[in-house]
Amino acid sequence: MQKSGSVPRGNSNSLRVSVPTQALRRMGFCSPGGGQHASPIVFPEKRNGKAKGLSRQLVVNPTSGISGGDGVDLFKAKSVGEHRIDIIEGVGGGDEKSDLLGFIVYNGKLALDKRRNVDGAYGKNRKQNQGEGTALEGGVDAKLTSKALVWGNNVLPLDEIVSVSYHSGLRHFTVHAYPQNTKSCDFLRFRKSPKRSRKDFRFLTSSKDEAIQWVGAFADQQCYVNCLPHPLVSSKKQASSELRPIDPPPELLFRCKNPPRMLVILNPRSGRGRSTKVFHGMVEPIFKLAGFQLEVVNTTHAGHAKTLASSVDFSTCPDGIICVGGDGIVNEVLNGLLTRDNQKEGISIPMGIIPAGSDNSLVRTVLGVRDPISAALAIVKGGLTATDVFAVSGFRQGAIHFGMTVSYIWLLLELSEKYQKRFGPLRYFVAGFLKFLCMPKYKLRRCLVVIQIRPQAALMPAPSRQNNVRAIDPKSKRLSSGRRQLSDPGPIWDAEPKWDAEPHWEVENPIELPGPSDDLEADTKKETNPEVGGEVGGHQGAVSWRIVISFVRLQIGRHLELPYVDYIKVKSVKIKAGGKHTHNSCGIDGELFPLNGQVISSLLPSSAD
Ligand SMILES: Nc1ncnc2c1ncn2[C@@H]1O[C@H](COP(=O)(O)OP(=O)(O)OP(=O)(O)O)[C@@H](O)[C@H]1O
Repeated sequence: MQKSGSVPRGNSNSLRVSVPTQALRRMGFCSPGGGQHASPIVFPEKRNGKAKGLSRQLVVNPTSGISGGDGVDLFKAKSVGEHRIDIIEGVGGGDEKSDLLGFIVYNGKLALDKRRNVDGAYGKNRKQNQGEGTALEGGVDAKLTSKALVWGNNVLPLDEIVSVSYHSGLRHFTVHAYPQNTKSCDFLRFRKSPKRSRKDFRFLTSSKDEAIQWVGAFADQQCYVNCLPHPLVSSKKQASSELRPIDPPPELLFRCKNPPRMLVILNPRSGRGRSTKVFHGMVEPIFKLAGFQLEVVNTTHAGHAKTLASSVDFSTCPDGIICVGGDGIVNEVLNGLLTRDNQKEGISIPMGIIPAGSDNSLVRTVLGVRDPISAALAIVKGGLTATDVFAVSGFRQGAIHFGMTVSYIWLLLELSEKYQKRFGPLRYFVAGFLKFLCMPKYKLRRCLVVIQIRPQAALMPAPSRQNNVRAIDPKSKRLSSGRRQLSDPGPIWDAEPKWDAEPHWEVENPIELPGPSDDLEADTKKETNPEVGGEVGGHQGAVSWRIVISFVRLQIGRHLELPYVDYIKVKSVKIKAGGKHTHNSCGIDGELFPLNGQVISSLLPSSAD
């Protein structure tokens, strides 16, 4: 186990031998708690008689944006480079209990302190820093709601707040956040992956008691509170930013959450070697800011992550495992967790994913997250997304492999591994294209897309999956009330998978497709699965460019609209290939495994009996 320097922790891992037993259907992922805000913030402005019309826009704006420093001038009304905040009157305008900003947790007056290095000049500014009863210059009405911090015309969503720092005995506190960068050009705002950078907001309150009330309110909203000693108590040489955290003052003691402890499994080869830079450069600072205690383990070989996940002592990482890399490392960790002696324990541990691979399709499609910073924020905020797991059997030595995104058999992508280094994220395209050129005998007349999915989830439109998110505080098992839940039955924190009701599968519907013509039968056979009555197969006789079109459309999620694509939802499917041109391997979440014959892919083998 190769460890890279990080935040220290206590216990060592204990190894356990584990044997695959059965598939479990749901895993929990740390996910964007409130999702990303495309048009994110709705600010219920107080009614003042100036309102016109049903909706309008308030122009609020980040200005100087000094990254990483205190006293940052972030949102300043009426300045250049606009950050638009929608106000929807009649929905939330003027109503402080608006759903759009949640409920009010605390309110009062706050003044944004824009000076840099206030702590360094503590002595000179002692009166202002400590002074009770000093007038709060520039103070504005402010409130902390269950969804955002609002001061004046400015709104900072809680989902973008990493932590709050408070120096004992002072009347100011600092909010550390990673808001979306709104200084970029207009056209860049439409990109799917928002650019974020750190901004610190130092707020002055009228008294130190008031500051503690504010900080406590943040703690109640599950924000990590970084309690620091009074600047004069610590060594004068020590910069404020280097002060060691102290125990919270008595007023905050029971409100502050404990620092989460997690294991980070980092594949240094992912994304052609960029994962280390991504983690240590972009992501680790966020975790440190949020008080995380991390043990970072760099994988040394393929299969290392699986071994780690199957044997790690969860008491050393009770808050979860963070995978840094691509789909391969996530799949390894998943398989490691599901092959533990105690599978219930295996699925109870949340997995966080920092996308640092070349493709990252899992985190993109399941969580709707594309960039590492948003992914880290999601982990910090502690949301969980429950997702289905499928199990594929039919491998040598009776092994079962688990996956979450896709399994593909025989066709196309077996070249992709060879092309990984050379073509990176384009390897699937290049490999697929070359393979297509090499297999003129494959022709597609009709294509059957088999989706393994729960009946409830099947009612959900695919793009909404990223909203299928809940926020869970593992310690208190507090459920977020405001967040949208679709068909997701419930958290799986420390229990068996829970369902609103037992899954009810549709009556088995046999599917009849036109069979292959006799002369081409050797190329592809179909196999009826008696368990589900489904029928799977490719059929020859038409033109092969349909394969290309299908796969191109697949990339953009439009393949189901093709007239020659049939679509069926099943819980289990058995596929048997025939013909000398088929490849005897199966890809699961992008990883290839050698096959032993027919494949059975099941969402939940135990319920298929
Ligand atoms: N230290 C290592 N050296 C070589 N291979 C490794 C190492 N650690 C993990 N692997 C293997 O590397 C493979 C690819 O890893 P991963 O998926 O994380 O990155 P990627 O291929 O760049 O991303 P993506 O799968 O999203 O395209 C995995 O199958 C994993 O088993």
